Amino acid sequence: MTQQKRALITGITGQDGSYLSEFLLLQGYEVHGIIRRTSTFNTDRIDHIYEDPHKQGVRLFLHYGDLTDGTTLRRILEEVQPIEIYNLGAQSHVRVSFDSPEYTVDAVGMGTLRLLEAIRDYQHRTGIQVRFYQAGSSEMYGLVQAVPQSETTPFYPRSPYACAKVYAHWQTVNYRESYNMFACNGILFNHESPRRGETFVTRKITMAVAKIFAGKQKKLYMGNLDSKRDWGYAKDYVKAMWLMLQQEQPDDYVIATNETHTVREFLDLAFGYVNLPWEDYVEFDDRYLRPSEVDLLIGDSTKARQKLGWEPSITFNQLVSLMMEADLQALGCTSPNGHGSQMPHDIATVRQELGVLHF
Ligand SMILES: C[C@H]1O[C@H](OP(=O)(O)OP(=O)(O)OC[C@H]2O[C@@H](n3cnc4c(=O)[nH]c(N)nc43)[C@H](O)[C@@H]2O)[C@@H](O)[C@@H](O)C1=O
Repeated sequence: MTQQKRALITGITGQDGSYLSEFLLLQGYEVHGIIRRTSTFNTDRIDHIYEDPHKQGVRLFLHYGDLTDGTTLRRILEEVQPIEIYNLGAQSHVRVSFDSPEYTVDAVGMGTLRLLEAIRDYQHRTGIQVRFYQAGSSEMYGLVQAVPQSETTPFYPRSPYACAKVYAHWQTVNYRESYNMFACNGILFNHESPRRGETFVTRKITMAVAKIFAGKQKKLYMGNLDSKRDWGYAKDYVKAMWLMLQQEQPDDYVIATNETHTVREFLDLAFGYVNLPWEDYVEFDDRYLRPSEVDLLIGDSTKARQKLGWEPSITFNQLVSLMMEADLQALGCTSPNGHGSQMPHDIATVRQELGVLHF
């Protein structure tokens, strides 16, 4: 009998955690996730795969814990005994990290160190090698030192969030080199989807456009429209995380589309999807500016394409359409362009793939 593959995910309730869980379940893994206790439910992105795990044969388990609580991380590690750990948990909002720098650095920087220490002791005691994925970020390039940015581009972080990610990145390298740990950094450029948090710029835009189209919102208040980002599709990016842990040797990889677009271009496509001119609806609000901005990000993912065989499955235009379609559907609207049938990878497909019948 082959041994059940078991993965542990921090940040399982987030966008990436939910896509990664689906992906790993489809690969036959038993998936364990760490969730923070909150007074309101925060599992909506995974409810469709979590409900009734035993009856449906879906092996997804949740544990209360927090990256700021090392004792619990150790306990969960002992209990779950995973072969792969994906560290996706974070206070991941760059703007918010300026307001809550200590918490952000504790969860993102120290949280990674706590996990690495727990794994180091666990490996030492049991002799079992755990493969570790660290969710790095293109924000680490900040004030970019080269264009495009690759694995060899020096970091120049421009926010408490990015500083903490740089710390976590180097600790991951350090544990790999000091303790012979199988630890990888994925340097992921922005990745979006219909499950993206509502305060990140892409989802904020697509939700607002859908509401404006439905007559439920009048204006959209925005910050800097000139910044450029390399935006990919989150579902593609979680596959890259897994691929990194399946290689013979641990290494660090940039995951990106290798294209860059301004926030203004995103607005143009999203409003264009429902045939509205964005200039009539968008207004400036300096609350959305950051004390220091990251102006331009564009990745060079050649290494991942060559070594992992990874590549993005959809274009920037398709990404905007996919997100627009999902937010229009959520409001019961049909897009005026009749793009509806092109929506790939929706939740219904995932449910079908998992063979789960009742939701
Ligand atoms: C890879 C990286 O990706 C994300 O970080 P981010 O790039 O900061 O993402 P965002 O969607 O918040 O901002 C993108 C750009 O859009 C500008 N912008 C204009 N107006 C608004 C606005 O109204 N809201 C927001 N949020 N941004 C705005 C804003 O100033 C910035 O230049 C996180 O997942 C992070 O965790 C991560 O690792």
